[in-house]
Amino acid sequence: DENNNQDGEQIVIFEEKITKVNGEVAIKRYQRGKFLGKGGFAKCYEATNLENKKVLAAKIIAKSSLTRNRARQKLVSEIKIHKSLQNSNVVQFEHVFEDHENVYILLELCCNQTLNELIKRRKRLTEIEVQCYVAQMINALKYLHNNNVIHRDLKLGNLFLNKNMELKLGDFGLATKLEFDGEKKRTICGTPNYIAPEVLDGKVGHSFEVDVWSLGVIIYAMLIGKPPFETPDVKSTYKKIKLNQYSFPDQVQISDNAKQLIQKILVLEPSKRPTLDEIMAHSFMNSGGTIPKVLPLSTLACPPSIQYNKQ
Ligand SMILES: CC[C@@H]1C(=O)N(C)c2cnc(-c3ccc[nH]3)nc2N1C1CCCC1
Repeated sequence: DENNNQDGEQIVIFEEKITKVNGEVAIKRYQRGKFLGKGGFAKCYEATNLENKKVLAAKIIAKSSLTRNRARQKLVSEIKIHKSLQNSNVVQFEHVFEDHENVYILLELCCNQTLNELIKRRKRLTEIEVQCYVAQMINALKYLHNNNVIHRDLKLGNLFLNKNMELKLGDFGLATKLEFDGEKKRTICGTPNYIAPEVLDGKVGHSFEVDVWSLGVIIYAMLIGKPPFETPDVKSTYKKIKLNQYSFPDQVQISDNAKQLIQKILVLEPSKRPTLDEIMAHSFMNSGGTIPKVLPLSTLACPPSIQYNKQ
């Protein structure tokens, strides 16, 4: 019947009531699709805009779950920052609205999920694929940092892949915007495996360099198959980070260029880490020879737009 689809599943519509300046009420309707998973306080679904048939990813947060002020502030900050961003390697923020029960955040659908699932399936990536993903991450981070935004929670699970396997940086729940040059942040946040030592230190402030540190952790994780400081418990992970204790397992062969780049990035002193431009210019990012006329299949994992940039 009209409330169930052909598989007998109940059809759920959520709608946005818009009161126009002339007092007229317009209604935008979205049909809820398959469940995508949970993300923090949110239940996530595919959502089809019934007007233009565009399929989006919807983060639906029950207002009842936002009792603590910290959670509310985090959501307001996430929306404020993400809404202001527009870049080919940043998840596109489509729309946000609320009704009595929920807050609805509509985002770009990334149907190849995240680098986390990709690494779980593949064990580890080839150096050419890693070069391609790193180039896209650097594009996103340069855009963010030029807009005085620090992401602060860079990790495999926040690096989404769209249908063309293009990388899209998402989840701005821990992001922050610096209000003046030289401003330092002090609040502790981030995901244990990827968190920079100066954030753990808590005494000194932190800034853009925390994203560069996390990028180093991500490069290691993509090439080796797991993050460098991973241990069974968070406390010993923090200890290893503060002591800068990590190694390259003999079982996994990676090039000297790759090792050198990781060692250059994972340094305790933030000011001693390379800039994003220096990482882009590093021999690892330009090794594997110049792109031959006939592209080997593996580079096809890298969308054409990136390949030509490299030339
Ligand atoms: C909507 C939340 C989050 C997200 O932020 N985006 C952009 C996203 C896009 N496509 C997808 C997606 C499309 C097909 C599978 N997942 N998922 C996204 N997620 C996932 C949902 C569950 C946990 C994080």
